[in-house]
Amino acid sequence: MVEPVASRRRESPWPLLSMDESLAIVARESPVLETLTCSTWGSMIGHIIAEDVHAAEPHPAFPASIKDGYAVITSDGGGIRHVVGVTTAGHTGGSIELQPSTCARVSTGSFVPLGADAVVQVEDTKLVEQKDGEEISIEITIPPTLGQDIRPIGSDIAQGELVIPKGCLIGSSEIGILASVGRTSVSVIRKPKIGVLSTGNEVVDDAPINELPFGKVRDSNRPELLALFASLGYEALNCGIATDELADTKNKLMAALQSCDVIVSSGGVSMGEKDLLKYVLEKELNFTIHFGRVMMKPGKPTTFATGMYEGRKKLVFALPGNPVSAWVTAHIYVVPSIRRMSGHSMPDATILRVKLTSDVKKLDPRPEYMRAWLSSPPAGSDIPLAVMTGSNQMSSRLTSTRGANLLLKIPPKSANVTSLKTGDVVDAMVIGAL
Ligand SMILES: Nc1nc2c(c(=O)[nH]1)N[C@H]1C(S)=C(S)[C@@H](COP(=O)(O)OP(=O)(O)OC[C@H]3O[C@@H](n4cnc5c(N)ncnc54)[C@H](O)[C@@H]3O)O[C@H]1N2
Ligand code: MOO
Repeated sequence: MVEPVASRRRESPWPLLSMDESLAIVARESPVLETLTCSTWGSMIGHIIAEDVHAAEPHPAFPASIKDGYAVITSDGGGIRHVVGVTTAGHTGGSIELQPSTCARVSTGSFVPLGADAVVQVEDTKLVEQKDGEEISIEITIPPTLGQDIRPIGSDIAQGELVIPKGCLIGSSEIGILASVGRTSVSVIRKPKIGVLSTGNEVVDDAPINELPFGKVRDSNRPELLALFASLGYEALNCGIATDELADTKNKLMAALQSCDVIVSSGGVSMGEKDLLKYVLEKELNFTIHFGRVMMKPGKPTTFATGMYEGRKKLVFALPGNPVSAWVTAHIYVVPSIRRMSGHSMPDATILRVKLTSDVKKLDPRPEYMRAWLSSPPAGSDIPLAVMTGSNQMSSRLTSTRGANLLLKIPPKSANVTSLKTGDVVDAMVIGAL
């Protein structure tokens, strides 16, 4: 039973963890998922590869010309050559064999005929004789050197070479490498499927403009979080809105747990009488709540739980409902966790040192994550600038996230430092394209 409101606690029972403690717990509780086989290029993208890929064949598989020109014998030096044949890219025959004083016309990427040991580019030749438009003989104006403009067998990729090590993120270049060595199917680490759930009787998702019922708010957290995970290459499932009823919260959570590895909810985790998430997770679903409050701004009621559901470990990030808090805590906690589960060896955001372009007049007792975007260093400096998305950084003001690609790590107030000034240097998490 949820306790009656009059006898509710007037202080949170949840210890206020430090950022470091809470992040270490999430890292510890985020397991690397199992492997699966991907057999199409599209399905491989964004996965961490789970095997070393070696080239079974050399590349190129034949001596290939680097230039459009003539395959020649170096010891012939410069001077006149008879054009005895032609090989073009894709030519499969090896029938031509050069004899002294002869040459064969070759094009970039084509097979260099037997007997030839150099290629002379067409720019270093002159036409000497032709018949009906076909070359009979040419003159080499610059004597070739041995091996000039020929890619020997295996010079790009040697047979047996490790071309993609286990643990590498598969992107477009890796797809190209796999294609070049003929691998159409590889073993990868599965990426977690993420369920996104909103909570609260006030949250609606179908009110037309100018018809929002009094006391209601439009659901912005769910579309925004779904978009965040999708933009990072994860499958994210819309799990709807749970009302502030215990049964509905439990049912929506159970439905989400059934099909997802990670649940990201927003709202219902603070001190309100309808803040049911922690109760349902702990008492109804038998999950372990690892933390329920963190010393950070925004995001103080951030809650993290794990538990077994139908034989599999599930992670639940119950984020605060305030829109900025949900977005910021998703970047700080959920993104590194799902990257870790997907096998990334460096799942955390890149940290840059940046220079403030405005004052922070009053530091908070909690470390604060302010939204900003990166700007090039001014002339004479090598530290990039951080331009804040606005002076109003309240956790309800979602427009303070617009365009942000940095989360500035503003230190907490201390006995000596109570404010920051323009030009001060702080750490910043990179959270978007630069
Ligand atoms: N007595 C206390 N009250 C509050 C505390 C506290 O320590 N003691 N902490 C405050 C902080 S910090 C935050 S953050 C919020 C978080 O509370 P909840 O996670 O329980 O979130 P809700 O109360 O459900 O909602 C907060 C706020 O956000 C709006 N909201 C919720 N969901 C959505 C959504 N999907 N889309 C858009 N907006 C949403 C909701 O309407 C509220 O305005 O608690 C403080 N209170
Ligand atoms: O910590 Mo709450 O997330 O400030 O708004």
